Amino acid sequence: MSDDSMSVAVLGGGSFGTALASIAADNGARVRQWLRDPELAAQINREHVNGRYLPDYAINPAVVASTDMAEVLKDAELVLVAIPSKAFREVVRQARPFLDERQILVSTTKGIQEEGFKLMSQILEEETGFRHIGVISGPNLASEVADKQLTATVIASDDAETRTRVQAALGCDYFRVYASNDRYGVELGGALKNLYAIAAGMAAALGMGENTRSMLMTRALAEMSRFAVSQGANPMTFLGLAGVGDLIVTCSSALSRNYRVGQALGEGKSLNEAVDALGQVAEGVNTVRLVRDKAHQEGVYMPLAEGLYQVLFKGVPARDMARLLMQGEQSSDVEFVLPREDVQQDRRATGGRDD
Ligand SMILES: NC(=O)C1=CN([C@@H]2O[C@H](COP(=O)(O)OP(=O)(O)OC[C@H]3O[C@@H](n4cnc5c(N)ncnc54)[C@H](O)[C@@H]3O)[C@@H](O)[C@H]2O)C=CC1
Ligand SMILES: O=C(CO)COP(=O)(O)O
Repeated sequence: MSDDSMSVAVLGGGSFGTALASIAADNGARVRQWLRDPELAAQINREHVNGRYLPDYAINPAVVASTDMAEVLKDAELVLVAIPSKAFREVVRQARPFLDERQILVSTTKGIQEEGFKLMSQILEEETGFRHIGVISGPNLASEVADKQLTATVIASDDAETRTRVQAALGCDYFRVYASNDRYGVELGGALKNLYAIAAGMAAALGMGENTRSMLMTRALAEMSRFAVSQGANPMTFLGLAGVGDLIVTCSSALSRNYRVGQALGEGKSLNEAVDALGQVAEGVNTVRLVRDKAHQEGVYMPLAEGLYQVLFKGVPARDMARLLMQGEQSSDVEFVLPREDVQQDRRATGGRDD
């Protein structure tokens, strides 16, 4: 599976960027990693460890870190952009003078830009106009990837060359890379599941059980799919690793930063306290607001996103919100089988209350 001839650049010195850089190096690629902090770059080069974001894991010594964008991007065939959504466009603009259209550009970031509700690969496209553009997403907790736990991800692109080159660059005996041509669906899945990871962390902190977590995850999938359909995406993609796969892992693990923010909120901390205690980016916090506003504007029924918004930004206690959600509409289980409107109509026809 290895592709020794490939030259890979990773933009971002965080946990996932570092884990991916190490995989590519394990696979025999020439790997350069760009980050802002010269001391962290020096530590990666000297000790082969990222003490700030992945202190407990060894990085392949072949990864060369640098703060010099031109040097990192020189001759790179594949560029992985692992920068939080808030800074994503700014970093791509910084990189732009050193990029050329033969390169493959792949986002690993699971977030949404507020202006225009843009996903990160759309930003890559807008800023460069290149055609080899893709997205990596899936159940990929960075520390487990760095620990070489058996893991799978998805490379999504409508460009076959992007898919096959990324499979060759990153696929190895502990990391499998499945292909999708639904870039938008895969990327949307990665961004949306962060909301429900926050909710799952909250539920755990409130002492709720496994039935509750299972209900939450399944209804989250229904809500994500409803939103996807409203945006013209293919909900079938959510049956894969980047949908249900990522939902399972982030709603089940305190290794997820979004889950940890939820836990802190469930313990009664304010949003600021929860985010400060984390000390890293939890993309879901911003995504809750953006998705809730979009759902409002477009009339999409998203009770979980609305409930999260009320807890995060309106000070409603998490326990009160859980109680309210349990009093909401008892709707269709799988809306692709029995449409929600049919359930509402049945209720009216049989004299029941219309929620
Ligand atoms: N950590 C994880 O388990 C996974 C993360 N992701 C996604 O990957 C994206 C990037 O992730 P991580 O490596 O986890 O990030 P991180 O939160 O561990 O670190 C972010 C990195 O971006 C850098 N950064 C922030 N603003 C910057 C700016 N203006 N200019 C230059 N660098 C800047 C930080 O210095 C840091 O090196 C996240 O948005 C997340 O959605 C995806 C899968 C797994
Ligand atoms: O997306 C992730 C795992 O697939 C990482 O989740 P967090 O950003 O919540 O840590």
